[in-house]
Amino acid sequence: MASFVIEGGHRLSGEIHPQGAKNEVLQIICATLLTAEEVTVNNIPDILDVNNLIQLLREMGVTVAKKGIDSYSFKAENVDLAYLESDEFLKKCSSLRGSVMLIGPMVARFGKALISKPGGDKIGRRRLDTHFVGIQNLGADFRYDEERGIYEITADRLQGSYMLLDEASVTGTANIVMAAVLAKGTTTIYNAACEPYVQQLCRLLNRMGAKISGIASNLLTIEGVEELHGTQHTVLPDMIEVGSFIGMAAMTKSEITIKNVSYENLGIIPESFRRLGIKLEQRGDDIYVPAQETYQIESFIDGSIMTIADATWPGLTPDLLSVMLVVATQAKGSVLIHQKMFESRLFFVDKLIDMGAQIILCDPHRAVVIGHNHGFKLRGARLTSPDIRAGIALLIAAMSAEGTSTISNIEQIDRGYQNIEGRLNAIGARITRI
Ligand SMILES: CC(=O)N[C@H]1[C@@H](OP(=O)(O)OP(=O)(O)OC[C@H]2O[C@@H](n3ccc(=O)[nH]c3=O)[C@H](O)[C@@H]2O)O[C@H](CO)[C@@H](O)[C@@H]1O
Ligand SMILES: C=C(OP(=O)(O)O)C(=O)O
Repeated sequence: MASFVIEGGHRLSGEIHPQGAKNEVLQIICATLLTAEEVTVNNIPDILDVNNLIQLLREMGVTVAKKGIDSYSFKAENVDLAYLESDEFLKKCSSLRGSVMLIGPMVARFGKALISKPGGDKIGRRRLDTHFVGIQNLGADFRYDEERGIYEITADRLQGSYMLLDEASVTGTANIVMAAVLAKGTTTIYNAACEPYVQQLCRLLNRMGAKISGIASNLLTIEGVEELHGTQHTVLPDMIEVGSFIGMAAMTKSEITIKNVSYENLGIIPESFRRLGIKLEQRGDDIYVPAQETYQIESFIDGSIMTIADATWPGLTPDLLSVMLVVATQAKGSVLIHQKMFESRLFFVDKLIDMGAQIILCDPHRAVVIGHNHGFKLRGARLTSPDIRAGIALLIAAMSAEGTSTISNIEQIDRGYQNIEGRLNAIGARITRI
């Protein structure tokens, strides 16, 4: 298990480029299974979750070629269906949340998919009902093999249908869309998730020959087609990384420019940081964050304490609440952070309390943060990263703290952030990997 040693108290300065979006690329790579032709994908981040998924596709028989520093082509001409039944394949799926999105393309194109319980962050219950019910609505049979702990989904030819999802699941919507594009007839998905990740997937599929309308809304209509073709796709910048950098700049009183952020696809993220009092400017497609000695959390118009809560898109993504919580510890004022979607994502606040932050964990979903207004610095500490976003939040805390901190289990951070210490050290951080 690797660790980061972080010398706190150094300001950052300069430009930083966000990587390609992890949660988009996981969908896009799975979608390449829907055609026997070549699909080239650009701006792929070099991170653990993505590299593991690419390797999984290789082992499934997909021809994967590295075309450039961040470009790969995928040609799923000969997929080894027998390998998909092997314990080795199933074990690998279980360490990767993104693997759940192999189901839709596999059932649609090959009539069969097997999958073990997918991995990913341990941040509370993460049910898959929406995925399975949706694919069942398209006519697939679904069986859970309790002994092997695997799901087996089979279908002859999927049949389009109307469905109202019980929740706007991001990966669930992606899975159902990927299954429906090759189904017979028309599928309508109401209460579909519409994060930029899903929008980008739908745009890719349309370029491959699919007929999807309603993109960016929660009502998708998909007219099934006989087959899909090869194309090219460029992944958007990672909006969670962009938000993480905004928070990092504020906490360390740094002046930075985040380059080529695809501002129009950031939704409510910039405004949510502004509500914490952080100044930021859109400059073309960059975000400029000036050095700020202090930032004051807004109140609601009636004067009551601000709540920052997650919601399905176009609401605030839950993946940035851990960062916003950390940033609030040095703000002027108080805020209630309400993580509605996940049950175990706020427990890392205990570590921040050890570092000197003033936080009351009200229950597993809600924490009140009383900011220090930079009057009292967090203390360096020995920390461990419980999940990817708590990991980056703790890194931000350590970068702003007095003294040296150690964060262990940084594989969690590596799942989603490319060469994070190299990129941050280039603009002034002092982070060593040991
Ligand atoms: C690989 C990937 O893309 N992971 C993202 C994806 O996970 P994933 O697709 O697994 O998450 P889901 O959208 O299915 O749901 C996330 C959680 O929110 C709950 N829920 C969801 C929708 C809803 O309307 N109400 C509700 O309560 C679910 O029960 C679940 O506990 O979306 C999550 C929610 O944005 C993000 O945190 C993850 O980073
Ligand atoms: C929860 C996340 O990832 P995953 O869904 O892959 O666990 C995340 O990206 O914040």
